[in-house]
Amino acid sequence: MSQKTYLHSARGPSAFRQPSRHALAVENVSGLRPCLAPLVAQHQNCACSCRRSAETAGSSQSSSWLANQPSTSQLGGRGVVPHLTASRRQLWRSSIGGERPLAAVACSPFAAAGGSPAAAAPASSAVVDGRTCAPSTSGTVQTVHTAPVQHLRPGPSYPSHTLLARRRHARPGAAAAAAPAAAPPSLDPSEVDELLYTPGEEVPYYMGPLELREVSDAGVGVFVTEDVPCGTLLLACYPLALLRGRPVGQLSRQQPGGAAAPSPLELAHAMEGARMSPLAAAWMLGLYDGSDADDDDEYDEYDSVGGKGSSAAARQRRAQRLRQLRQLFRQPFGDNAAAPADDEDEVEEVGGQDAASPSSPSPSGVRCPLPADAVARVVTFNAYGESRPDPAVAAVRQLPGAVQQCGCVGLWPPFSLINHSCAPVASYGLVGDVMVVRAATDLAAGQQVTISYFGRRALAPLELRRSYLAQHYGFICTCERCTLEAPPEEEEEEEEEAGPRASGEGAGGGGGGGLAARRLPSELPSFLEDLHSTCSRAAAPHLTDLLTGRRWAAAAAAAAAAGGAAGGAAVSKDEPLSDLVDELSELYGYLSEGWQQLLRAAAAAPLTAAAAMRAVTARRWHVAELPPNVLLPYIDLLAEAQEVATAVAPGSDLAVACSVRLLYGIQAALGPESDEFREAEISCYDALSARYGVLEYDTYEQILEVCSQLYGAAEVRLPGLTGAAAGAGAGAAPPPPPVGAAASAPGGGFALPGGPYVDGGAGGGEGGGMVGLRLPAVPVEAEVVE
Ligand SMILES: C[S@@+](CC[C@H](N)C(=O)[O-])C[C@H]1O[C@@H](n2cnc3c(N)ncnc32)[C@H](O)[C@@H]1O
Repeated sequence: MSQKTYLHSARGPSAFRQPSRHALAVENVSGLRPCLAPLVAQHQNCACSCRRSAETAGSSQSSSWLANQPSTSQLGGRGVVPHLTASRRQLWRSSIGGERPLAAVACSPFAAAGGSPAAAAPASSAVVDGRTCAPSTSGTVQTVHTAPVQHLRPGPSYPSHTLLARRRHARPGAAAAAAPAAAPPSLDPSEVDELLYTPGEEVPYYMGPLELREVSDAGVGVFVTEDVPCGTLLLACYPLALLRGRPVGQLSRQQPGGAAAPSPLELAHAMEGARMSPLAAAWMLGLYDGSDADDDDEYDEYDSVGGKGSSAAARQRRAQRLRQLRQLFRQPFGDNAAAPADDEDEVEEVGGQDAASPSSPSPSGVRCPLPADAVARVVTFNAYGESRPDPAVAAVRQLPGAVQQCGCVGLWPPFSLINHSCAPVASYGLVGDVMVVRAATDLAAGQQVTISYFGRRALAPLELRRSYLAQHYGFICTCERCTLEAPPEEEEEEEEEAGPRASGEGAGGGGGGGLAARRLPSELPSFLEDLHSTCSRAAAPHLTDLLTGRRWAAAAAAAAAAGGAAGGAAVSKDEPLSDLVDELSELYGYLSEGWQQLLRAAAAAPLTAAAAMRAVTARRWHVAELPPNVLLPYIDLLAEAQEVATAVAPGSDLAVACSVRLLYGIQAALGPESDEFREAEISCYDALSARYGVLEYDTYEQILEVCSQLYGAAEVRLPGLTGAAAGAGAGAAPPPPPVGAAASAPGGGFALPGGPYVDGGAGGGEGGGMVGLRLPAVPVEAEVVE
């Protein structure tokens, strides 16, 4: 549920601003989804040119983005493309053509689908030798995360429990791939939710009403088969492979930066030649690896049917893959699904032999059926990583402190089939080792389940998102938000090209009613641009971030460089920024009144206005300390931010942070008995449900408490000053007071922090401050702020 809590009536409920589209904030994207990207990013020169546009118009799916994927030789340093290709071709050829069933992966669904399990796959020793082309963490190949991993790579010299997820004692008959298709879930999702938030409880595997379908231009995707309310658990599955980093405190000096998560590269390394269950091995063969079923070049040795994209062979391959994945998807990926079975008789080697060390006694399970470069590609496109467990989950599950600092990277196969949308409808996160996906908004039967691959950067502007997705995932997103944000001429182009996608069939389009179900306001693009540049870090943690931005600073700097009046005073309404300027000026009007009060109290020190301002902006204020004229615009902006976050990133940290901060702000401004507070409570509960499920009240309260601390909900920093205002204040100011001349406002209004008040250049340290605000350059009368 999203509601508006506009306390600032001057602007009314239509709070979306309309700034220019041009000044896109381009930021460092390293904070994007901390997953696989590094692998590709490190190994390819993929300034993306992969628009499925004019050059590919007419073909149902372009393979142009393939050119941007890492070549296996780039990844491995040894030209092993033929190995990879041969391996996968063999798989597809076998399963598609039916002439060579994949009996090598014992009891795998592929074998079941393909026919006689008697015939072994061709010897694959060259393929299975994962070490031949393993990427290295030194030299030209660099890892992004530098934390040492707790678990070392498996292999003959390491005990088998070192990696592969959670090596469980296999129960009789637990060879996962031998299991028949899973029965419909017998557990109620709320029961699983209860276990999720009970300390020490094992979380069972859970699959909600989901099915796989082919998605235009996006391979396969996951869809709901029935209506599902917001917060409903959709999936809880265990990892196929998981690496955990050491707690931050245990990082060695050689680990600068203190990253606590191992890198995808380390995960890929660790998986080379590792032993796994047949089900896990089958997943390794089925997960997306960057190859394009429509690219007949990939298969030309085998296919006699020519033509690209819509060729019969390509269609057949896609249909076959969908069938195979559906079989895998129906099998529980629970806590023993990845581990090799203990009973050696139950499994066979891939290729009928242990290729990496043919003479060694064969431990249980099968070897990872892919060569190193192919493992790296699967990891690249499908793994998920995080630098530490979600603090709210850690608190309710009472995870030990050390564990709370550990990052991880892993592969959760059923989860990996979920496509991206920049306005996703599902949230996800780890509870221990378990990947939990839930509806972040009400879903209609037949709607595609989408998640954001961006994590905290959900509000990144279009260009940034595009280049990230193209570089790291090899596609151009055509979700409703991207379409909405695209410049008008591009929109027309896309409509002509897209055809069916425009009706919501594309991967990010939500499918089956997504567009109909949720309407995004048309002002969203421009508002997002603005919001991103002003509060991109995380849910507008500071008022400074909300009210100031690079545009102002840049405009002021440009004006100053052009010889205009000093600093921000030069920003005139003739600038293309005028809309934004209007908005901010209006807000400034409210703020400045509050400032005057603060300044008057500060002057009791006595301080100059500029020094007082600096002192005021340097500290964090408890929301309850702020006068209404400062607090109300802050709340108003948070309400806007929350609305946008709920629209484009439901269930995200961002949406939770906005809601929690808003709740505290409204409580401080209007009290817990007000209608606005009650509304904010409901909205906050909704935001937390989208992320954590439909919670028991106690659990909700616990999570709320953690989130409020995490996001500093009860505190705020006020905007500083730059340019002319500061200069004007400093220029005429009397000498600063002695160091440590902290002032307590008489009457206990508030206290200023101590410190060396040096006049000149007040505020503005963090990405610019408000410009154009003219402060009195002389001390003012002291006055107590009530
Ligand atoms: C983790 S996989 C998702 C499952 C994948 N669709 C499959 O068929 O296995 C990520 C890959 O799916 C495709 N994909 C995901 N979201 C997409 C989207 N919105 N549009 C186009 N392709 C998408 C891209 O090829 C991406 O690299």
